[in-house]
Amino acid sequence: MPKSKPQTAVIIVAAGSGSRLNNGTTDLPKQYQLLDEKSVLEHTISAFASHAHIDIILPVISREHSSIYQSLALSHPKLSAPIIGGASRQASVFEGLNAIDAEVIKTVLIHDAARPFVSAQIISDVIKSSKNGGAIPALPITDTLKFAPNKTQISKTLDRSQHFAAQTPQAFDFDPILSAHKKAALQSDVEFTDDASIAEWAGLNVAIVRGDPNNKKITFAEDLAEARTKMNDNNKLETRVGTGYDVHAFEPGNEVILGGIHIPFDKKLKGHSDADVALHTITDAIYGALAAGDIGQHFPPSDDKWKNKDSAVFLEHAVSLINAQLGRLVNVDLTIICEQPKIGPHCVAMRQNIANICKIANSRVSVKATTSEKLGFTGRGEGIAAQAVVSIEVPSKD
Ligand SMILES: Nc1ccn([C@@H]2O[C@H](COP(=O)(O)OP(=O)(O)OP(=O)(O)O)[C@@H](O)[C@H]2O)c(=O)n1
Ligand SMILES: C[C@](O)(CO)[C@H](O)COP(=O)(O)O
Repeated sequence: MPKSKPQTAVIIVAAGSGSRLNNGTTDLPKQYQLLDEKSVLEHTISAFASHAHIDIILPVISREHSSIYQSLALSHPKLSAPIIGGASRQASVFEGLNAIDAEVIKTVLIHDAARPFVSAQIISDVIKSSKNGGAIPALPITDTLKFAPNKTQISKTLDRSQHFAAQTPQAFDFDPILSAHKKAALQSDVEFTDDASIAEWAGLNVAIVRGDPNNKKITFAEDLAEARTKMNDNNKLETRVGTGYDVHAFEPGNEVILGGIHIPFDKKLKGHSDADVALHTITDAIYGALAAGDIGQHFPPSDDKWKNKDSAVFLEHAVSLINAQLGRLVNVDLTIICEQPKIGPHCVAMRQNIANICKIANSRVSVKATTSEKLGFTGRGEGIAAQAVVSIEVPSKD
């Protein structure tokens, strides 16, 4: 009986010394250098940990740096204990492949720790395209390609349209790539610089999917500087603005609820929830700023669950969507439009209550009121309208 359904693992090779970056010194290897507050390796592991099609992450590290690895205190359900690599990248990958449980793993990805900007799209693409043996991401060559075996004199110009620059992750059916690596270790003197070349040498089919210029390998000091700038830019917050507008009609009653404040009145607002038109409009403004739909989509009036509900719940939900993106609500500007009841005496309480629900300072909340000079439905006292503008800051994704 099979142990479990076939799974997908990624081997992250991180056992190199980074000699080209460190100019032969014993400085921290590139995979342990920081990009913002996390090491290159942690960024690389996170990219796979958050991918739905990856079940197991196996880091391969050098014995010499195992205490540095332990000091990262990495922990994730998908992350296996690291294994010790070899003297070359090829040898490190081979160690990783030998440590994998062949009865569980159907597909294996092999990735350089030194490529921390690997995207979810590339991970999905190589997995999908590896069904006939293997698949790798690769970029077309944009410079003219010269062949110069002695490194100083051009012997010929190659047809660049037929050449591609290989990236990782490289995805393979597990059994054939393990066999190919075993055969290469026993029978070949060549040191292969990637796993696709071992697969090709062993006669496996390897497909190409479109690579990503951002998925650059950190090799030299200038690559690390560029990666730090890029990570900084990725973490930058952008300001977004949203608007909201809502109307509720009056019906017989004895109070209205506005901004969470109960205001005695000879009518009430009609609605499925507590009909707090002020909180609804702020909630919608936040959804607008996030481009996350509207209040009706998140809390359908057809759903009995929201009947007579305190509208603070809706506003808390909208704010939680900002927080989930590690963003913040910067300010709220609310205008309530009605002839009666008089809003002015309640503005301070509303302002504080909205600030409390949103967990921001009351200096970031403005509550204003106006009449419509007896014009239109609000002028005739048929209901209350409210509009709001909010600004938020969230990490820029585009
Ligand atoms: N013996 C080795 C050599 C390399 N790698 C890993 O393979 C990836 C790609 O290799 P490379 O960029 O060449 O890294 P280094 O070998 O560290 O760099 P250099 O060649 O400049 O020394 C890196 O994530 C590196 O840590 C490895 O696991 N084991
Ligand atoms: C695997 C690789 O990143 C694909 O481009 C590359 O071959 C690694 O080469 P390196 O010399 O080990 O950096």
